[in-house]
Amino acid sequence: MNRPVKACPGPVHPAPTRPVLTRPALLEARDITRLYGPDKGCQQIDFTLHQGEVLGIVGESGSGKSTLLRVLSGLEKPDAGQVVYHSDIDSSAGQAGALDLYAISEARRRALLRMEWGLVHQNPRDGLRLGVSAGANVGERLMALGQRHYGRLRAAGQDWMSRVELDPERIDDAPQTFSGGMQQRLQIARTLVTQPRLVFMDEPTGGLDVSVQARLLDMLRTLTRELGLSVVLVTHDLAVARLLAHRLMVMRRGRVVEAGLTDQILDDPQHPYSQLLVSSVLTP
Ligand SMILES: Nc1ncnc2c1ncn2[C@@H]1O[C@H](COP(=O)(O)OP(=O)(O)OP(=O)(O)O)[C@@H](O)[C@H]1O
Repeated sequence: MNRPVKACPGPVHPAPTRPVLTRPALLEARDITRLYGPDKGCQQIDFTLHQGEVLGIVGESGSGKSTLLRVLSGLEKPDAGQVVYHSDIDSSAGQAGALDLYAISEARRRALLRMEWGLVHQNPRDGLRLGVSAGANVGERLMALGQRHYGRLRAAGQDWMSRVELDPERIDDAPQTFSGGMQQRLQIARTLVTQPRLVFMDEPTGGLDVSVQARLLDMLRTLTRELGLSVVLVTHDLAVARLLAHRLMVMRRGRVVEAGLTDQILDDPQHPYSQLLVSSVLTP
């Protein structure tokens, strides 16, 4: 999809908190490459995501952001390199500790996605079940973790609908009767209800109109901070990156050309491509 990089407002928000970067590692990308053709995909990507950190991946359309996210989230095997996740799953089951994502079984990767991770798609229709009620959409992620009590599942559904500013009275309505912005809120509720340790977001405010985006972004910012979420966030929108991310990686032609604290990159980009990216959206 061809999208321009979007404007980035000035540094009106508090600087990212440095202590986050001193917390233990949660996810490590070790020299990851996944290429479909020369410079198409992502190559030699190396970083560590810390617990409670929001890492933004920015860059123009086709720079490899979504490819990298798919590799990191277990959806697409890299050609080379490792994704290492520091799991919290009960050590008595022999599963805790550092897991090499593509060395474990498919079933275990799926269990991670169910039990410890969350995925927010750009298009809520990819993350929701449109034919079942809003409450069921939220509750079934909890059921997958073994919760069975109807009253508690329903209460959690209503609680999470309120948290994402949806009317809990609409718990029995199907998501297809919701607007696009409401569906995105519901997808976020469905993702966060299980309190995932790690959330992958692909353009979470993309495709929505500007006023809807602003409210959603504000809500996402509140939730990520309140819950201390660890997030890998893909966006072409530098305003979204500014508001949510502690750190940024700038991608071009599949490579990371610059990485650093969000305000540093947006206010004082060093690499010519980052400078172009930032200045082109600031120049009318
Ligand atoms: N499954 C695939 N098969 C072949 N080429 C692909 C595939 N997926 C991605 N590509 C190519 O890899 C490059 C990077 O694509 P990717 O979707 O990762 O970029 P992106 O930065 O997420 O772009 P956008 O912001 O437009 O979504 C593009 O040239 C794209 O055409």
